[in-house]
Amino acid sequence: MPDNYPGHYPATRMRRARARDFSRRLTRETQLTVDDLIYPVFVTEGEAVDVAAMPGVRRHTLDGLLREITDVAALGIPAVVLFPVIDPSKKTPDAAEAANPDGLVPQAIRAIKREFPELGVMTDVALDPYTSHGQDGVVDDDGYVLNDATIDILVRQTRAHAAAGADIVSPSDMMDGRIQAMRAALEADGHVNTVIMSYAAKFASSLYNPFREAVGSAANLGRADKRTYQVDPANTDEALREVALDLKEGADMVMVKPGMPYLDIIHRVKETFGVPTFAYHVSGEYAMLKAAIDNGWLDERAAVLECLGSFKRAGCDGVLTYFAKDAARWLAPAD
Ligand SMILES: NCc1[nH]cc(CCC(=O)O)c1CC(=O)O
Ligand SMILES: [Mg+2]
Repeated sequence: MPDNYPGHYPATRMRRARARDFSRRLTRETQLTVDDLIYPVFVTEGEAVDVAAMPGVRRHTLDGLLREITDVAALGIPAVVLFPVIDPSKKTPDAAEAANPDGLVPQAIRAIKREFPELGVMTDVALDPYTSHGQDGVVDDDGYVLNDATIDILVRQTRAHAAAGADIVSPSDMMDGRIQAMRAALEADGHVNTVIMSYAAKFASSLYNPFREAVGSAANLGRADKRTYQVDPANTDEALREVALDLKEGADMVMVKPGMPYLDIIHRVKETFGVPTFAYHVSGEYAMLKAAIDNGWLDERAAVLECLGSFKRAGCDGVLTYFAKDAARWLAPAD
């Protein structure tokens, strides 16, 4: 035992501080609050429909979205992130609709900002909801996603979102160099305070399937995968290089995705860079928890708060989660 060890049994009893609620509260090292939450919402051009693999999650019409946002704002959640469900007839190989300044996402941003100017509105910069092949970029004849040609469209999409009033643009595509191009475009357009939250360390995960159903890209993607651009789940140094590059290019905040299976990455990112760090508690993680909860195998409130709390312990500043509304309700001070 090292000399500086502050005593041992019976002088040290770890259970002493745990014995009463007041001292458990005093010694708690990290805490999840409503200020840590970002709520992902799906908005559709078609009918409102529930997402089968995500009980409690809907694709909202614009009207339904505003009702949903009313709840979100009342709960004090700081920000939402928008995901579009585009009419299949508008999907093309080049995802042209992604850059439409009057498309679904710009319309949704304007509608939200009109009624809730204080709420943070974040958008997903990526082409997969708009491509006929379901990839996050334009592809060559072999189906390979082309980096630089994709960036051109991402930049136009970024400009459309910022012009509509997005507070945070959040590229989830994993092309190399996109942050630099987006930052330059935002500066050129005078959007100097538009935040870039980069999906810097985004892994080629199997846990996105319910999301792909939700935005309607699953069928387009078919049996193809995203391993030529998303990071191999086996890698950790590579994830750190991705973060370093995005910060150098002008990202304000970085994200690790998925969440709980990647707490080690979150921890390394926060320790290494000390920048605002977020995690995406993704659709598959939500589906796993919900399935167990709905079977009565887990207690919802306890399990969800413990899982979300793990992000804070790992070093996150906040978390994108489909549980944000529930968590905000549970964390609200009793009145
Ligand atoms: N640009 C795509 C995108 N943006 C957010 C998610 C997943 C989010 C979730 O699973 O909840 C994905 C899916 C993917 O990369 O295939
Ligand atoms: Mg990168």
